[in-house]
Amino acid sequence: CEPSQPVFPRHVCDADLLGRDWNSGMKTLPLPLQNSSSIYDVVSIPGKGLGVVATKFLPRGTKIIVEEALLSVPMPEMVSGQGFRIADMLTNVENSFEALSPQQQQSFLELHDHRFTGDEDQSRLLTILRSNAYNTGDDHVGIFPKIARINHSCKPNSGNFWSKKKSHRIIYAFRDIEEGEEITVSYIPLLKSIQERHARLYQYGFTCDCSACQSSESSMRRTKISNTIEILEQKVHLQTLKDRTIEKMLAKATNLVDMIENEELGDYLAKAYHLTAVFHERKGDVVEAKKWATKELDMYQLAELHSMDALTTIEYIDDLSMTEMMKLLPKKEI
Ligand SMILES: C[S@@+](CC[C@H](N)C(=O)[O-])C[C@H]1O[C@@H](n2cnc3c(N)ncnc32)[C@H](O)[C@@H]1O
Repeated sequence: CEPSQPVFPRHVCDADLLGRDWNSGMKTLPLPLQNSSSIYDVVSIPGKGLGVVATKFLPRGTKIIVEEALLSVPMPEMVSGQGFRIADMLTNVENSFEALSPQQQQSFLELHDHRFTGDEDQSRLLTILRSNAYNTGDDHVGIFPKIARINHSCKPNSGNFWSKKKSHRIIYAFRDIEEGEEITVSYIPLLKSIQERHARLYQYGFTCDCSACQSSESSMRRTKISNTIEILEQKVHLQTLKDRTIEKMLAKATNLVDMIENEELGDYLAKAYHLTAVFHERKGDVVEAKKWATKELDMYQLAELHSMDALTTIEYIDDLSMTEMMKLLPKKEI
């Protein structure tokens, strides 16, 4: 499945008068306390409005923000060719907003409010929701005021995970993040060419100029990654595969891991590790299969120790251990 993404288009943020100019390091207006923490600060980022920056070294796996939705409403109906029927949401949003405390209402209203030309008559509550909402599971969308300050990158350093179990969203470091580095997540599926990604991001009102967007090699590699995943996923479900095909698929899966690691696409690593594990298993190499499944588990557990994906992988590793044990038993005892 694709990584978590914001649900509605987002655009230029007008709140960047708050905070400090990160380039000069000069303090301007202090931000409200809720916008910062001991490990990150919300600051002005040239060309991006506000953004979230690490105030200290954050090791891989750090939970940077864990946040419950301030407000959550049912997802509007999607009409083919027209998009979401946002207007249908108005009553729900107004009712939910009314139920918030004055302080909560203020933190909602402070968020970026993007309006497309022609949106002038739209309710402010709706345009803020559209500019900042992430899904909150079960066909609902919500506002996470802290997470809403995080900008997009096509090579994000952080993952964005909705915990169904705990009903909160978690932003966690895919890799070590240096002090002063901007925390980024992805708003869109990333296994696309630069052109396709920019077409998707157009609705958010900016053109991404991250390092991946400046590299045609990266663009080609992503298309190749996407095609490879498709081939492997087709084959992995086939009950009978010739030994030669399994060898070929295993080589493809190993290459897939290399490509995804080189592209630093944390969101897709667990899938690549899983495919590699399964083709090792189908080759009969349970020890290697376990090694790759353990890497898969590690990726899932960065977000949440006992997520559904993590638990499924633990079961898979248990099954592999059982097979390994059976193989070690003397034949007559089986
Ligand atoms: C929800 S806001 C993210 C935080 C926002 N910068 C703020 O000031 O609140 C999304 C908006 O941030 C800006 N943004 C996000 N990622 C960006 C990027 N990589 N480059 C330029 N602008 C970006 C765009 O204006 C986008 O519509």
